[in-house]
Amino acid sequence: MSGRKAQENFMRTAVSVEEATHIVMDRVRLMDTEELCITQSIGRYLAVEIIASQPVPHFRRAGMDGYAVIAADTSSATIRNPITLNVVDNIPAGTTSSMTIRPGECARIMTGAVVPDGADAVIKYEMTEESAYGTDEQETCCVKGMVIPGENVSPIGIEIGSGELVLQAGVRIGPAEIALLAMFGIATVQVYQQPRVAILATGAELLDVHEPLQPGRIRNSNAYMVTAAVMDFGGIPVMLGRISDDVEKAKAIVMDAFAVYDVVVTIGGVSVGDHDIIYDLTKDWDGDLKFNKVLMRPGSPTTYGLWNDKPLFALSGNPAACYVGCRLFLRPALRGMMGAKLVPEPRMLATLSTAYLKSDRSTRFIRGVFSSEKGSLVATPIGYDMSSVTVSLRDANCLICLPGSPKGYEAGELVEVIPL
Ligand SMILES: Nc1nc2c(c(=O)[nH]1)N[C@H]1C(S)=C(S)[C@@H](COP(=O)(O)OP(=O)(O)OC[C@H]3O[C@@H](n4cnc5c(N)ncnc54)[C@H](O)[C@@H]3O)O[C@H]1N2
Ligand code: MOO
Ligand SMILES: [Mg+2]
Repeated sequence: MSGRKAQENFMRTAVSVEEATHIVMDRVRLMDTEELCITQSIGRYLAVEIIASQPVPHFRRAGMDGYAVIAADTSSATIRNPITLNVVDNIPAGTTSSMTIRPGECARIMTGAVVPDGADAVIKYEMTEESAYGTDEQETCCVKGMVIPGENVSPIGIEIGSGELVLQAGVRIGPAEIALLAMFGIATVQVYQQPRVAILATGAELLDVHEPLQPGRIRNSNAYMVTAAVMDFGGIPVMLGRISDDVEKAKAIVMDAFAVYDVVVTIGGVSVGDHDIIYDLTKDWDGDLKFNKVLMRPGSPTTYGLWNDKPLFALSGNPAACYVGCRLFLRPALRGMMGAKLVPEPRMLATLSTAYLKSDRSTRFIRGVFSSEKGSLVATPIGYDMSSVTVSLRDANCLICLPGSPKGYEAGELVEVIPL
């Protein structure tokens, strides 16, 4: 059985990581949209563009606590030769003044308040001295320095004009975006739905998290890893347990999952072992198998296909391979389905700190740590890099991408990194 599979494995047509990514992204179908209250929209992607329905600010806004003045009145003011202005109004934020400031006059004004007509600048308290504030006498303000026209006044629309684009469709709603939605009075917003992702693990060795260890058996840690990854990427994970070793039964479970969920992820069973049933399942499947081998390590048997336009990501069972498959393919696919504009994201360039001299035809994604040193990024391989290892994933903050090379990579070479 595995001999036959091994033969077939040899003949599997490997695609490059770039081709595989292209194939996956080409088949991304947008989810339907839904209208959400903005507080529920955080982390989603906007389905519509947002146009400014008002200028910001929509009034001439004071930028300091002080006095609204006519700048020309202050032109000769110095500490030694202060000038005195009559205070004719007191304007807290949220109110408007009915006064028009005339030469020789000013109005007390607070940060964020509407600058009154006639005034063209605000002088901050620290440059003034007040007299008779809160008494019946004529209040005056002694100005000890000059301001220029426009000083400490935000003109109408300086931030954004009415009719201008505020947010593009496809942006992820985070703190800044939600602030803008609120600013424009948008209480509910049209976003893409989250894909619901079925997660199925294969392997008779798997125990669930609450089960005690048994000889030769391990806990199903990958299903939890994929769950976390799906949540992290914005989807809704649904752990469906384990697929049995019987291909027909497995097919039925996978098809049932497709009937309900938007994406199906299987874990393990894509290599050539006797019980690697996902390979068998996808090989004569009436779904559309797109690739079952990628020129990458870890994760070379990563498999992808479509069932009625819904994607199947059959990830390798080795934990690091499973992780890399999630990051490279599942993440952009889910984000694309949710309407993200920029997928896949650009990678960063970093200097490799230590040599990695293994030759390889495949692109290696090695676990690394990258940081900024003297203004440039430096990436250091963690070193404990087998596909079967989970622990070093904990220590990595990036995947260092090393495209296939006959001699490997020297310290000091520029390499791409994918932040995790
Ligand atoms: N003769 C060959 N053997 C293997 C080849 C090959 O080309 N020829 N490829 C190797 C590579 S590379 C990889 S990667 C793995 C892929 O294995 P599978 O995707 O078939 O995964 P399994 O056989 O099911 O499991 C592999 C490994 O991972 C553990 N595992 C599986 N599922 C889970 C889970 N949910 N949680 C935690 N750990 C899991 C499993 O116990 C195995 O140790 O094949 C190589 N073999
Ligand atoms: O393709 Mo596998 O994940 O290297 O060990
Ligand atoms: Mg296997």
